[in-house]
Amino acid sequence: MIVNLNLQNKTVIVIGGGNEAEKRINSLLKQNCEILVISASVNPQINKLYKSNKIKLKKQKIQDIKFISKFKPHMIITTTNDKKMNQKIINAAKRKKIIAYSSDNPEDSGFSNPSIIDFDNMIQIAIFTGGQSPAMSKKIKEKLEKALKKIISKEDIAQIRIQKIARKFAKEFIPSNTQRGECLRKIMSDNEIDQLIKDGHVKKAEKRAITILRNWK
Ligand SMILES: C[C@@]1(CC(=O)O)c2cc3[nH]c(cc4nc(cc5[nH]c(cc(n2)[C@H]1CCC(=O)O)[C@@](C)(CC(=O)O)[C@@H]5CCC(=O)O)C(CC(=O)O)=C4CCC(=O)O)c(CCC(=O)O)c3CC(=O)O
Ligand SMILES: NC(=O)C1=CN([C@@H]2O[C@H](COP(=O)(O)OP(=O)(O)OC[C@H]3O[C@@H](n4cnc5c(N)ncnc54)[C@H](O)[C@@H]3O)[C@@H](O)[C@H]2O)C=CC1
Repeated sequence: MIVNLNLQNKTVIVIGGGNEAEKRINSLLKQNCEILVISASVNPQINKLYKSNKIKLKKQKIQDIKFISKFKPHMIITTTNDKKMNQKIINAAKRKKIIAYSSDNPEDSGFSNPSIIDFDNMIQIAIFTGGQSPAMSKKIKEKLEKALKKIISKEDIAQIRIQKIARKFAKEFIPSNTQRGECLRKIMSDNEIDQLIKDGHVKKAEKRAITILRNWK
């Protein structure tokens, strides 16, 4: 099942400080969560994130699983190059009902990482091959990204922003959810809004959307 994790205000521990840890940290940075990296050593990019206060860091070699009861994380991601240690960590996390991910054991992990196409932090498209070929996920992402750039326009992105504002208002002003849906669809297909967006008048487009909402009965 493909879902989007909400890690807001949660503590996530990443064990290891190599390339794989860096990839996982970069995905976590998009969430508003506390990231604690515990690793014997870290690469320069991770060190930079530590220096700029984006992550917390403990430079230590993990020998046992005491860190779990100490820090009580909501999620553990282990990326060391020590297969036995990774396994020990995810076994312990699972016993404590903590979501766990090991970079070298997808089958035993609580989630899986797709290849992601991102448009302006507004639209995310995920590609999976069910663990069969990560390299092909990456290749398909590159092909799709090229094709989608021709399909998903700047206007679509602007319309998402307008819809976000309109939905908030709609929830306040229109009690029925079928009516809310109808009103939001009307805003989406409104020619005037479309033209205002095309001409770069996003604020005016927002105002027009709110007028449609206010006059809805
Ligand atoms: C199961 C999964 C983990 C999970 O569940 O999350 C997994 C597992 C493993 N990957 C391995 C190797 C490689 N991984 C990549 C790249 C990516 N791997 C990603 C995801 C996933 N990789 C999940 C399945 C996704 C799916 O279903 O398709 C991507 C898509 C997303 C991301 O990593 O964030 C990201 C591309 C990001 C982008 O778009 O740029 C490359 C290519 C490259 O780096 O260029 C290689 C080398 C070539 C090859 O092996 O294909 C190894 C063997 C390690 C070893 O040999 O020791 C394992 C472990 C194993 O298979 O046991
Ligand atoms: N899921 C995926 O897409 C991929 C998974 N992998 C797997 O991920 C693992 C890590 O890969 P890389 O980051 O490239 O390796 P790496 O060797 O660059 O990094 C390993 C890190 O773990 C740290 N470490 C090792 N033992 C430790 C311990 N006991 N306590 C604390 N820190 C410890 C090291 O200091 C180092 O920073 C490998 O097992 C590899 O098979 C690799 C590539 C892709």
